[in-house]
Amino acid sequence: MAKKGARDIALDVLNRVEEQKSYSNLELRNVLDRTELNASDVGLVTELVYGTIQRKLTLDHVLSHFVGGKKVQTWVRNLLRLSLYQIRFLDRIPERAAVHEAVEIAKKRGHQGVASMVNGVLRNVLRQPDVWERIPEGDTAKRIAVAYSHPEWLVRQWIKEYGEETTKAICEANNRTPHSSIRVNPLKAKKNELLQQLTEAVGAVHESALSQDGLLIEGGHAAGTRWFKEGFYTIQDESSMLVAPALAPKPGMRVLDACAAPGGKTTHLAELMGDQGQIIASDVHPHKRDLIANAAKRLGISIIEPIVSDALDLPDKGLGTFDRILLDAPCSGLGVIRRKPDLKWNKTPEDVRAIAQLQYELLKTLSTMLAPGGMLVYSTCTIEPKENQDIVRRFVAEHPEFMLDNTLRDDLPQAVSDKVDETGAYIQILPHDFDSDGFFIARLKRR
Ligand SMILES: C[S@@+](CC[C@H](N)C(=O)[O-])C[C@H]1O[C@@H](n2cnc3c(N)ncnc32)[C@H](O)[C@@H]1O
Repeated sequence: MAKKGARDIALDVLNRVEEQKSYSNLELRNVLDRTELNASDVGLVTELVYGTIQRKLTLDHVLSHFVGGKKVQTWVRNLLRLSLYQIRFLDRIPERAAVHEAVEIAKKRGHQGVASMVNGVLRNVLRQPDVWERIPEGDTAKRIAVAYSHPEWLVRQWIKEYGEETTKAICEANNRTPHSSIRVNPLKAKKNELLQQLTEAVGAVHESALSQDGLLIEGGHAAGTRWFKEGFYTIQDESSMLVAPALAPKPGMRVLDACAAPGGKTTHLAELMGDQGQIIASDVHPHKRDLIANAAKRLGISIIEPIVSDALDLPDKGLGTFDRILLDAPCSGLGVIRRKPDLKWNKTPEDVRAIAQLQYELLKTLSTMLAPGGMLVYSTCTIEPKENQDIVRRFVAEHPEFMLDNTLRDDLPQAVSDKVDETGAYIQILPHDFDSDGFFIARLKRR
């Protein structure tokens, strides 16, 4: 059997994601692990899958002008989306090549009628380039939703929370490719030296404006270098690097990280503590325990004790009290849409409500384990106030022994300090603020 090309493989992934309701990153990894594509084709498959999912609503809007009302099989619709994505959003692929490949795939998978239909639709789109500018009828939310390919309910919600212009900026940022960033491990490496070494090995490397521990890498495979294998750095988004410093951990302290896997922030905490003290790193999923242990081992960290527990059960485990607690809570993830575009299509308002309830319970439960005078950081990678500010506000209102710590700014880099809210205790980073993940960080203190 002839080997499958990049577009054929991308189409398989898109079909599986839709039919099995599975995650594109898992399906992609599954498929790419089993193929023998070269690096550039791996890049193309990845881009085609993420890009097509990202722009789905815009692509479907254009398709509706040509196949509206007709029943189209899932694989044919995905083939049309995939091809339109190349035509509109990938400069490096000639339009004729995209159409030709699509027709060949259609012939292979279907009958001649399907191939003619695919050919006809794509050529019609090419003949009418203004179709991309035809904005749908309807209100602002609907128009933004189609133009920037986001679900209407989410756009409507963001307009209410952030206004129209900010909503457009969020959606636009969500459609950009994320930077690749790393956090230098000070236990093993010096930032300037590593910057130099990586520049020679993988290409352009810059200092992060957001985190003093961060570097941005353009091109290259950050997890493939010998410095990664030797534990000189961790791959982490820049805004996520703000969380551990916000907890202000000091060497010798007892720290609890209650939702710790895969260990990105736990290991950062240990690095900031100079690997002195104790960190209990807990997660509910047994299979994730090794991820934390392996990360600590690779980075040369000894103070992390990974355990498996539902965070709601931690007070019954006889662990005593802690100087610092991190609750990096499970969340809707709506701040990391650019990395996981499926999220925006899969999440519902009901999901946000349900996870907010769990988040509040987690905060309430873990707060009982904080020593007097201790600090607790609550963080999420979402931009939904229901999961962020509302949780923290309600918590301090119902727990007078806790206060918002209005000195959070002291432990954040200058570049982000004007994003700290007027309470001085929390910061909401939106995806377009620094072209990073959307993140929320709040700091509470026990009186
Ligand atoms: C946002 S992720 C944590 C990321 C981690 N802090 C890092 O920086 O690598 C949330 C984690 O919470 C865990 N989790 C979900 N529900 C939990 C619960 N009830 N108790 C403990 N952990 C939970 C998930 O398994 C997931 O690993």
